[in-house]
Amino acid sequence: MINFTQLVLASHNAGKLKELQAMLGGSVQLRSIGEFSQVEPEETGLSFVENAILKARNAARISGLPALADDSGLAVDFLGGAPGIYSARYADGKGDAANNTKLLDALKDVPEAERGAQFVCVLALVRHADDPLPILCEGLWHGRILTEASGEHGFGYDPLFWVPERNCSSAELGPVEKNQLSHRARAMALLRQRLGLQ
Ligand SMILES: O=P(O)(O)OP(=O)(O)OP(=O)(O)OC[C@H]1O[C@@H](n2cnc3c(O)ncnc32)[C@H](O)[C@@H]1O
Ligand SMILES: [Mg+2]
Repeated sequence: MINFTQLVLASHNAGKLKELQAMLGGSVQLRSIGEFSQVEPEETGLSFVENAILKARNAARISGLPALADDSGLAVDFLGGAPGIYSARYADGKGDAANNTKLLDALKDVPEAERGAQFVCVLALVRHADDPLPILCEGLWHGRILTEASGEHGFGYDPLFWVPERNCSSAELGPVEKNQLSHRARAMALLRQRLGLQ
């Protein structure tokens, strides 16, 4: 069992920080890497795992603390798994709204049965910048891409992601419900087990 009271979260995404802190509870305090640096590392990996490790090592190096990174994204079946690791940069860095518009355009006229998609989350935890054995946990969340945005909660692609088990979009789920079902929740449940937190 590994004991942490403080971890730095290697993410500049406020939505992730909120969700991950809620899932971890009070026993571990997540500090944002934004407290230490505003410079975002280039995500040069070819997989979620590589990018998560790269972000975690960078944050541990900058902060001197053990670091947790989340690399996540949306893999759309009709698009051969795109935007995948490029989800944040899908509309060339123009942000969530532009990403969502581009996705709706790419799936224009695609019938419901072919709109399957999954959110992917890989969490990487390193004890220090050169940790030779990062802890890696993965979570998937299967759903479908809607034909128009719906809902105000969450962030990113949530308004376009239909959650079959709840008959609504993930942006229509409250935070407590999303944090029980999501790709991030599944990865975090595995991480909590690995850390002996449950
Ligand atoms: O790299 P960091 O700094 O952590 O922040 P980021 O937003 O760039 O994060 P990623 O590189 O992992 O890219 C994740 C993309 O997938 C989207 N995404 C991930 N999890 C999501 C969720 O739970 N709901 C909606 N969109 C999500 C998110 O909006 C980004 O476009
Ligand atoms: Mg990123």
